[in-house]
Amino acid sequence: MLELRDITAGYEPRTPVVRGVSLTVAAGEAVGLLGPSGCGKSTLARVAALLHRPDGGTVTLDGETVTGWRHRAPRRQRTAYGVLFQQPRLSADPRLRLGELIAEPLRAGGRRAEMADRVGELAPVVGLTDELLRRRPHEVSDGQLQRACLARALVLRPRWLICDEMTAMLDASTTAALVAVVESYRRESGAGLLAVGHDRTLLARWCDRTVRWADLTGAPAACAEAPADR
Ligand SMILES: Nc1ncnc2c1ncn2[C@@H]1O[C@H](COP(=O)(O)OP(=O)(O)OP(=O)(O)O)[C@@H](O)[C@H]1O
Repeated sequence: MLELRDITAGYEPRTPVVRGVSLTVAAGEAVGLLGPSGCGKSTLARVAALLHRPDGGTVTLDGETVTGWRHRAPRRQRTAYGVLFQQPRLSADPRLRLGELIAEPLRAGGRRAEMADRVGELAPVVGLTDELLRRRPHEVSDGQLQRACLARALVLRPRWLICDEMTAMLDASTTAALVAVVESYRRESGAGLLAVGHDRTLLARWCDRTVRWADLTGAPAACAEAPADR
């Protein structure tokens, strides 16, 4: 279970962007988080992925209360997650070839011997050819780079996936392909998913349930009344 309880978080202590939000994702469950731009969904997702330390509240991961975020989180907690963001270029080291990018979490964990096999397994799953694996980020499209980022998110076989608008920059067919990869991984692994987005139809199709930001927060009117997200 991934449990966020009474989370307050933001970038300046006196003006938090997330205030007192609670959200639980059961093991193996897929939960969509729907809400208008700028309300704090990504911030909450980053707290859930242990990438942003909250100012208040608790995160419990598989029964263990989280006490450290980012590099201070124990390795077993960090590696429990696969995380995917909206803009692959912001999370991809431009110096790495796509094959190296996918293998990076294994390399960082000292598991070099597994790198070639695991990249060889995942590349066809996400639709990357050997030729694309040899290119660097500036030599591929956003969709191709996001395919590599998805493979990187899956490379350690995470128990939890946090997908923050992972398809927002993609066309319909790439979106369908990447969602299918995530669904198939979840079917075979039983991983839980928190998917953040604006697209109610996609989240409804993809997730077991969808929660609206306004329902989590009793959000201020500017957020709660955005028509596209209701
Ligand atoms: N690194 C940062 N430093 C300062 N403020 C930030 C930072 N990141 C986000 N914010 C602000 O925090 C608020 C919430 O941002 P967040 O990205 O969590 O919203 P969101 O709901 O995910 O939006 P979107 O749907 O547009 O991605 C916004 O007002 C944003 O400007």
